[in-house]
Amino acid sequence: MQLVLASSSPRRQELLQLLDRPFSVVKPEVMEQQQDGEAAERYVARLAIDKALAGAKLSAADAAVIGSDTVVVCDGEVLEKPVDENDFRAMMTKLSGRAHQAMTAVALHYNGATNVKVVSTVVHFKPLTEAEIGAYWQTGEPADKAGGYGIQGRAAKFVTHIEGSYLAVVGLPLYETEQLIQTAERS
Ligand SMILES: Cc1cn([C@H]2C[C@H](O)[C@@H](COP(=O)(O)OP(=O)(O)OP(=O)(O)O)O2)c(=O)[nH]c1=O
Repeated sequence: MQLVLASSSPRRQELLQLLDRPFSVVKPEVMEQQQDGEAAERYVARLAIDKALAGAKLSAADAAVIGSDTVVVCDGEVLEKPVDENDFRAMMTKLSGRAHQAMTAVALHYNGATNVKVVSTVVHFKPLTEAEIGAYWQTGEPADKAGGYGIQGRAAKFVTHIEGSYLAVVGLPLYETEQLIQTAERS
């Protein structure tokens, strides 16, 4: 089975390598826009499927194509990548001193069928000061990350604990990804 990762994320590429399966990468452009009334879990699943399908258009017909999407959800509100520093500061102020969910969906399109899994992890942040928030923005890390933080980077010192899958927060839950691939192989 020829495996393709439809993603521009270097983190997803690094993580997928840990499955020890050869794969190639395509980088489709997919519009990310939550619909009115669309629940976070449905939204993130839809984007992962859209990315897998868009990737399939750029791949061989018999390829198995993986798409994935990560969002942070706080009080039902979806936080994507911050558009600027003010947006980032507003996000960090929301996340400070409390728990939120990091949701990652991974979709696999193979042989005309698309399967998707959504993995939701509860992430607990310590209370953040204005100074900590400002210094974190300056590192450049937040800009390309859902919710404005990278648990694998300097935001690690803000996270008291998580309940769920660390790799799902980072962007690609490998247990679920491997399960999807094995299911496709058996189909
Ligand atoms: C919460 C969190 C997100 N992220 C990243 C994972 C994703 O790359 C990014 C969320 O944006 P996504 O839109 O899910 O992905 P992307 O645009 O980076 O890549 P592509 O759509 O091409 O696959 O945030 C972290 O790296 N660490 C974290 O702790």
